[in-house]
Amino acid sequence: MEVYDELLRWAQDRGVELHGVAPRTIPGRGVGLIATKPLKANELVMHIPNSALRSIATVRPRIKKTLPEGTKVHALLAAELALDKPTSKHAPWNAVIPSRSDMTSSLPLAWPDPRLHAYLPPKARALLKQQAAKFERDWAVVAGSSSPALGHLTRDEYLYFWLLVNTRTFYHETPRTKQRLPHDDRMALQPVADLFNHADEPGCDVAFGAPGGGFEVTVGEGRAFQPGDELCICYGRHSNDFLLVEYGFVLQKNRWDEASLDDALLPELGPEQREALDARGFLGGYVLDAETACYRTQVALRLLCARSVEEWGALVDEGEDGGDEMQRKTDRLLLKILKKHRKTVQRTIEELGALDMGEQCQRDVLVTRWKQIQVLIDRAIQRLGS
Ligand SMILES: C[S@@+](CC[C@H](N)C(=O)[O-])C[C@H]1O[C@@H](n2cnc3c(N)ncnc32)[C@H](O)[C@@H]1O
Repeated sequence: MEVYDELLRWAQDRGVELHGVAPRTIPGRGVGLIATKPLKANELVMHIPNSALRSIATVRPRIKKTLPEGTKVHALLAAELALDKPTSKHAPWNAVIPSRSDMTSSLPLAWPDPRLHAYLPPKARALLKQQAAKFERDWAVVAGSSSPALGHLTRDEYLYFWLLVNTRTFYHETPRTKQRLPHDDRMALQPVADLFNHADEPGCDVAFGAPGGGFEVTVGEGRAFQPGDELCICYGRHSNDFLLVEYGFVLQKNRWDEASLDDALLPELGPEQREALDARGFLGGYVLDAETACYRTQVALRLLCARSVEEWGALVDEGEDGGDEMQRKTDRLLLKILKKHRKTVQRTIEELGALDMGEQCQRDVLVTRWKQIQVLIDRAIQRLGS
């Protein structure tokens, strides 16, 4: 961990304060931050001054000048990282960031064999499509730049830095960024604080607006840590489909997890039913979580159970659920649909087992993800069948 000692010295020279936390290798998660002393609720574990952030304000003017007005902060930060020299003032951070092969192994957008994308669950595929569109937008700007240095970058090189920014930035919420930037582009990198791994229940809270600027990380309300415990923050209330696409991992236990039911439900609908759902804004977006199928799913199921589109329309307009008899009918139908869907999921898992494209770790994460979806389906089948 010598490179991390060097990183901490470098960060401390820039005013970063660490209180009772230190980096350690955490199996299956790269490096994370662990407690080095007992820590109690609300205790300050990290203070980061503004001067230790890499944000739009620290991107070299030369880079900003060569890229058009309105270029996303994400694109600018990625260009800045790509042009960092080995002797740069950020060398201690460059020495610890994940390698290109770490990124291409874990992040679907960088998987060398894109045929594997077809095996992502539908929600993850949709998220990947949106992410790819954002990347292509930024790459088009950088590739079209008149700067010879940026002109030499290949798409794959730029993709690596773009994904580094994507997986390691904080939402940089200040009065200035709130006024000037859209929410998803208020990005800032912070070497050291970017070592916090994610948990669905935050162990620590991150707050911008600390005295003197910058941000602070404190132990969460009601939480406490013993030496050796890992401290995590929550990147957001994300499902495992989202975590896989945006960060390249899935949690074993994730209270925010959910599975899309679009592939199961949409094929059950006829053209008139699709049109009726679309007209009222209820076509697609059906999800199942650990407790229940969502309200949109219930609305679509009621259409499939109603005697006519008109009967269903009256229910929706009145905000009614149709009573106990309707609930029994929709539960029976959902049970049937889920049993059928379970078989499709099982076939996908078996197909993945027989596949030899991509890397083993990529096929493994896909199998893990589909099995998690199967567990959500099984729980719902059990609830509905009892
Ligand atoms: C902000 S970095 C956290 C530090 C990182 N572990 C490292 O070694 O530099 C985010 C990346 O850490 C990994 N990560 C974060 N939380 C994780 C978790 N709960 N399980 C597995 N990997 C995780 C993922 O690779 C993610 O893209």
